[in-house]
Amino acid sequence: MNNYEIEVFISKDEIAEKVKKLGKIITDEYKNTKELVVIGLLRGSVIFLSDLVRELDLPVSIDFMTVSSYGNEMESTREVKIIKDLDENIMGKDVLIVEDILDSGLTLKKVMGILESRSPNSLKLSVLLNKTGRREADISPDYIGFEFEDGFVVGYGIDYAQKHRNLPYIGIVKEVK
Ligand SMILES: O=P(O)(O)OC[C@H]1O[C@H](OP(=O)(O)OP(=O)(O)O)[C@H](O)[C@@H]1O
Ligand SMILES: Nc1nc2[nH]cnc2c(=O)[nH]1
Ligand SMILES: [Mg+2]
Repeated sequence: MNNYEIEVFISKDEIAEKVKKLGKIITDEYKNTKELVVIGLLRGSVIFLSDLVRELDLPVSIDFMTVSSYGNEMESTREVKIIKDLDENIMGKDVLIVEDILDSGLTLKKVMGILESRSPNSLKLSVLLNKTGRREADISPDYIGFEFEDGFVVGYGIDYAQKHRNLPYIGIVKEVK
């Protein structure tokens, strides 16, 4: 897309309010856990993860995996590449994946399959955005920030061709003809 503009879709304040709420719910659910391992998928999840973990009143450790499937396009390449694995072993641990957006589901299907095979004590999924309109893999997040059907979003960690990750709000990309 050569010319486009970005319309505000979810404001900075709405995001902050939702992240606080999710933080309370997750804190409550894991209150008896010795250590919660929060796993972020680089790069899209970094901003959501860094805000969410500060709303968790729990002993937390953080680890990252780098996966990429979109390249610079708006459609998934369908090839989910694991570029960097976790640094720590998750066997027997309570693990929460924190992800920016669930769209086709191909990324999370691959990642959850890999993590499940390492025998964590529990594995749950928190997504800020659940985009339902082009789902291909059956993934049911345990914690969801916002749900919508369609539209290419950017901001709050999410890029279009590596740009716009630093927008403080979530915007929708609109083509300008
Ligand atoms: O459900 P899916 O259709 O698989 O799409 C979701 C994934 O796509 C984006 O990552 P991307 O591959 O663009 O890499 P990034 O996290 O570095 O932006 C986003 O951050 C999710 O990880
Ligand atoms: N920027 C962006 N990346 C995505 N990756 C998967 N879905 C999306 C989306 O709606 N926007
Ligand atoms: Mg990603």
